[in-house]
Amino acid sequence: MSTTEPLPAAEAAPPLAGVPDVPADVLAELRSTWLPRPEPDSAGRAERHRLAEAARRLIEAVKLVDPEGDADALGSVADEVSDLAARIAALPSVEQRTPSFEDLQLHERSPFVGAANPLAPPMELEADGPVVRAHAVFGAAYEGPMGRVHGGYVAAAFDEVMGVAQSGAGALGMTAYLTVRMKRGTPLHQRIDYEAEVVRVEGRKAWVEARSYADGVLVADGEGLFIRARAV
Ligand SMILES: CCCCCCCCCCCCCC(=O)SCCNC(=O)CCNC(=O)[C@H](O)C(C)(C)COP(=O)(O)OP(=O)(O)OC[C@H]1O[C@@H](n2cnc3c(N)ncnc32)[C@H](O)[C@@H]1OP(=O)(O)O
Repeated sequence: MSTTEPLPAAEAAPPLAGVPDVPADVLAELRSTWLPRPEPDSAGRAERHRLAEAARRLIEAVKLVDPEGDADALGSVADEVSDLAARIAALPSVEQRTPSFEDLQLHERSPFVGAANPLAPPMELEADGPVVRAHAVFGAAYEGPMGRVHGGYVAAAFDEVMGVAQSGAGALGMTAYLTVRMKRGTPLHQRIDYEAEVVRVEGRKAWVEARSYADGVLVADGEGLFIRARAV
């Protein structure tokens, strides 16, 4: 894992024309489903997070295990993991009860930042006024071209970071489109830094721009349109 420090905070810039100056408490409320990541609210949730972390290590190990190694050893662990999956599936499921407020939060369930989601690297988020920053390390399971993150995951990570940054419009909406220019490969196994910010707002529409960096070098940039629901 790289020890690259986060990108230095940009110098305070004047608000962009056409972008509202959203009060800090409103920004914090809009972003609260993603950040800050709270301490687990129960012993069970803490254990679920530990299970998700173990599952991430399992996914990485399975992706990397050598098929030219000992076939019997592989078969034996395949049986064990299969039994384990059945044991976990036999435990009570969140889908069998009304979800709690905490269950629904994206810092819990998102495929990028969710502590309980083994598919989440997990990405870490922070906010600096209207600018949202994030970082993540993508393991072997995200590989597309050798040593690089699959382009679909490159774009999906932008959607996550832009989805949080759209809060700079003073409201939340859904991604209508997303354009990502992949300028260089996004490397696996090293910290990737992101920054995103709303650049234009018109009615229900908010345009967000974002960039990603590996070791301080720009690897991708893009923009997305987020559209909030019509008032009912
Ligand atoms: C209740 C609140 C819920 C909020 C939840 C947020 C949770 C946060 C989670 C964050 C998740 C993170 C991110 C995720 O993962 S979001 C998950 C991935 N995204 C989706 O699933 C979105 C699917 N699409 C839709 O739901 C609708 O199409 C949306 C809501 C996007 C618009 O449907 P709506 O019926 O509202 O639109 P409208 O027809 O009245 O058009 C309005 C205006 O927009 C223009 N236009 C429309 N589409 C496009 C387009 N593709 N490109 C360019 N322009 C487009 C259109 O021309 C018109 O312009 P104008 O004529 O006015 O100039």
